[in-house]
Amino acid sequence: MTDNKIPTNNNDTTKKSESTPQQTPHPFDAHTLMWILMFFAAYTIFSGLFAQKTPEISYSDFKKAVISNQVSSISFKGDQIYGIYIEKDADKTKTFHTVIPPTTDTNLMPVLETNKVNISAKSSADPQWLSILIGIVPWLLIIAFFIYSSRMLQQKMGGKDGFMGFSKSKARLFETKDNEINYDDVAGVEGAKQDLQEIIDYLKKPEEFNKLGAKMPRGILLMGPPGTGKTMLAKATAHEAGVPFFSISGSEFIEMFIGVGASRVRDLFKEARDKAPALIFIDEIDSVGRVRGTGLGGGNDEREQTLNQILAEMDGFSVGEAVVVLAATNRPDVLDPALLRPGRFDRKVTFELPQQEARIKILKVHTRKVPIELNFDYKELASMTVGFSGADLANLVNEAALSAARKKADTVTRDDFNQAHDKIIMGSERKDLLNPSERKRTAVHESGHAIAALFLPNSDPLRQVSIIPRGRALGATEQLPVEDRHNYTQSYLETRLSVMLGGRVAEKIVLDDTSSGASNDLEQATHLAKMMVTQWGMSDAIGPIHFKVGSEHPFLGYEIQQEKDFSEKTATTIDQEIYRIIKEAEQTTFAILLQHRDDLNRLVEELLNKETLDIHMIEAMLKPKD
Ligand SMILES: Nc1ncnc2c1ncn2[C@@H]1O[C@H](COP(=O)(O)OP(=O)(O)OP(=O)(O)O)[C@@H](O)[C@H]1O
Ligand SMILES: [Zn+2]
Repeated sequence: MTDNKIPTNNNDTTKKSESTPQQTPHPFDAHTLMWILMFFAAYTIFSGLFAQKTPEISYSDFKKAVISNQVSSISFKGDQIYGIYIEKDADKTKTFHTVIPPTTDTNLMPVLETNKVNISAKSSADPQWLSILIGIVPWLLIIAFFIYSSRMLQQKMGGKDGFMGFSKSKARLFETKDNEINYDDVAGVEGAKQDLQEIIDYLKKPEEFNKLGAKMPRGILLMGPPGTGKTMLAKATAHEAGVPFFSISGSEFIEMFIGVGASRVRDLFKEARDKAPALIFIDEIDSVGRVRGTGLGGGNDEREQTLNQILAEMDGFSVGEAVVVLAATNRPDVLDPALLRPGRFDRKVTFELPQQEARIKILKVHTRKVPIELNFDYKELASMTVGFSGADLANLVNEAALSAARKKADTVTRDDFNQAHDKIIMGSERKDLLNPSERKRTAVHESGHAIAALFLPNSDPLRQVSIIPRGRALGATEQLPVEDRHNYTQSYLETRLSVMLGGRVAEKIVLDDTSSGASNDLEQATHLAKMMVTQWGMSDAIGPIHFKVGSEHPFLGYEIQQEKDFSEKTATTIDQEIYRIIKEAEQTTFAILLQHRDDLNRLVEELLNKETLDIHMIEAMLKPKD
């Protein structure tokens, strides 16, 4: 396959336009200035060193020298005297300098004249000029450093503004002609598109809405997990409406100087008003829009000022100004309620992880420019990618294309997608890492998971088993979750627990010993059992009660600390129930593995031979016995 067929980046339309900041080359930029100042500094230091080469003597020594007729000539310079000795022996220093004491020495001139010293004088302006320069240079250096570093920062962030662009808004501006993303490029977000259609109509013809006195929403909050197309859809909305798109991330407002954020907000809104109708997009609004003045994140004046400025700007829109602000976040729960008040971000559009149909559509969008093999089964690929976001799917297509390119193939095949999938889910293969006994143990462990998954009722279908270490895992047993479950039955969860424990139980049965390799399984199993007991009412001893035990964040998956709302006694019962549920699941696992002990052994042998077995190979292998 030739290189140009492989997209180096599947979202190249976004990337391309974003990486063309309009930079005007500056003939005398910060870089040059920096060098000039460095040169000056060096010069000053060196000339200072040279000046000190003339040895200094005390005023009395100087006078003694004059009286004893050793001085041939002197030169006054301000309060300094530079002099030359009469040459007597060669190795003595010929020059000297001294400082005249502040009190007037009326005796000096007569003494000089009697001893026939040649007198001259220089205006003191010169050294003063020099000392001013010496005083100024460090400051110039400091200022230059700040200009230089801010300039570098801007270049790094793709900013477009010139030399002193501190308070410029920093937003990237996409004029209509630079914005190539349209609604067809964003797949599987039909609901969100419908919600935004009204905004498109308005931005296209604001006069018609104003004429009727219709109040349009000013701010719309796009909420949802990362990589679900919020940024993309915002940009496509500007494209569809044919208006300029100003894009900035909340964190870009804020820098080291107080007040910069607020002034950036002001500039941004001003720029947008000047170009109205226009669309402003603020990504990661939560980085400036967190609840003000509370513990989380600590008090931060700069952030609060920035947020206040955003609020003020949104309140300040007049009826005729057709500027709409879209803001994106994956933490709607931490936003300051003031942001959500009427007239501000009072509309919300929710993005979800794509479901089966949506995943097929997204995959099709991203494979538009990729030569895919004939009769490719998108549906099967979509089934393999439950839980993938749009960005993950884009990445998957790219990895598959890269895999095909490495093989110098002409088309991207099912096999490439399988490899890309495994690489993304579990990290790259690390073939060399296991020693023979570890390999054996891993084979036993994974076979345990696999046998449990194969023979327990209600379990998710097995996809493949592998003992090739990837990322941090030594091996992997993959099941295909039945399409996008939102609801789990108790029996399904119990089976899932048993499968999780399968690895450890198999190690115990076959090797008569367990290992630390099962810690991740145990962690997951414990967590699941805890949810069953405290959240889903699946323990009779506890009953149908829901407890607060630190709820999992819906998008970020970490626990947020919450106060317990149950007694110590209940806590003990919860612990006992978690233990019981896991113990019972373990027994089920023991039973099923012992019952299929021959299959277990055969799977271990086969895994050691072939390293990776997909479900077809496993079924073929186990059939005769079944
Ligand atoms: N619905 C989609 N259709 C097509 N491509 C998508 C979709 N969602 C995401 N992508 C792909 O993922 C990339 C990232 O999406 P985008 O930046 O819009 O996500 P986001 O929701 O803004 O994420 P974040 O919260 O991380 O900023 C896009 O450039 C695109 O390639
Ligand atoms: Zn395991």
